[in-house]
Amino acid sequence: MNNEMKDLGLNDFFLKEVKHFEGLHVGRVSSLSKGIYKLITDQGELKAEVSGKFRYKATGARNYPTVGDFVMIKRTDGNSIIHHVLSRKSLLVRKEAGMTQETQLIAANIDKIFICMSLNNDFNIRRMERYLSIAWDSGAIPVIVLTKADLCENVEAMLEEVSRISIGVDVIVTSSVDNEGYEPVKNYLPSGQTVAFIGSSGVGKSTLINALLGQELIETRDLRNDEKGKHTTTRRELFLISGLGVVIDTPGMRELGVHSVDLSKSFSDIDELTKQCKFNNCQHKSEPGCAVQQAITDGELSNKRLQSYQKLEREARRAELKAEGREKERLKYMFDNLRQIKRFRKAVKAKNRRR
Ligand SMILES: Nc1nc2c(ncn2[C@@H]2O[C@H](COP(=O)(O)OP(=O)(O)OP(=O)(O)O)[C@@H](O)[C@H]2O)c(=O)[nH]1
Ligand SMILES: [Zn+2]
Repeated sequence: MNNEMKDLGLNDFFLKEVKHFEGLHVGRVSSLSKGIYKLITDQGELKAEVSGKFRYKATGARNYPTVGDFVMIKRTDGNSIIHHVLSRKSLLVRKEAGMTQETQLIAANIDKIFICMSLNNDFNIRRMERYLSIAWDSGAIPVIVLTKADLCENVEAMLEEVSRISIGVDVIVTSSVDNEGYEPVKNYLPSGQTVAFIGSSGVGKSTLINALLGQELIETRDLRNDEKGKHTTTRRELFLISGLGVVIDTPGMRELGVHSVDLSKSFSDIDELTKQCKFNNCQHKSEPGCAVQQAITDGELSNKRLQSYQKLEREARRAELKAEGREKERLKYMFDNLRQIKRFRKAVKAKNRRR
């Protein structure tokens, strides 16, 4: 295995599995379009598609390769053939826009997720909470990147606001005008590591990546800063930055679905408070001995944050129920106490007897 593959993130975690595929080569997916995967391999770039058997065995979107995946391929004269996707270390997904609960794979095998948000008109603390939940849920470590500091007059106050919802998460402030914050960003990108950039369209992800690459590889948006421009990133692409690690650029996510997110990490404060509530099924409404409501009264927790948490919880719950379709869970959800379930069962039995 040559050094480039190591820089690309092919470490012992993956190599252990690679050994089982004698006669096949390993590659990392750098982009995909209409079933054709672009791979980086120790023999350079090549195109590939999945085998018929692969397609036959696949049961859903999660089985297919995505950007960042390491795959085992067989070389042929035309497109190489992908036979296997190596086990993933992490996986960033998003819910498809619209009604379906089908997940869309964004990127795999990421070590860190840079959540980018601009300090001017894109700034939204509730959205940051969503991004954090999704990032923690992927298995990668989130880092917050606040861009366009030059367009913001109260950076301090906004940092303060961010720090309240991002316990244990590093925050970097950047500006393309004076290259502020670019060096710290580089420090998060040692060779062999993979970073994915997420955040709304126009916040400056491509600008930041181009600065890291030291060249204009990605087209940046028009000179407007009003987030209404039409030209937005549509690709998802993986780049190996020489001397540094791997970067994955993702499209601006307009609607970030919440799919069984791990709320305990991004809302660890509420989670802690919940443990102190008198009742362990406390809904934090008007129950006696509710530590969450007490914290709101004491001004330690904002009501908005609790609402945001409860909204995410409901959404995550709904997605879970829908995905798994567990009848028992559903009953529990519909009737939140046992007595009601019993009454319901009795009624069902009686009804059946009448038949
Ligand atoms: N003033 C200022 N403008 C910036 C900064 N960073 C980026 N911009 C500008 O913001 C616009 C959008 O930047 P992009 O890098 O294309 O944004 P993006 O996040 O990649 O957007 P998508 O490709 O749509 O996802 C461009 O006009 C940039 O020049 C910054 O720190 N300060
Ligand atoms: Zn409570």
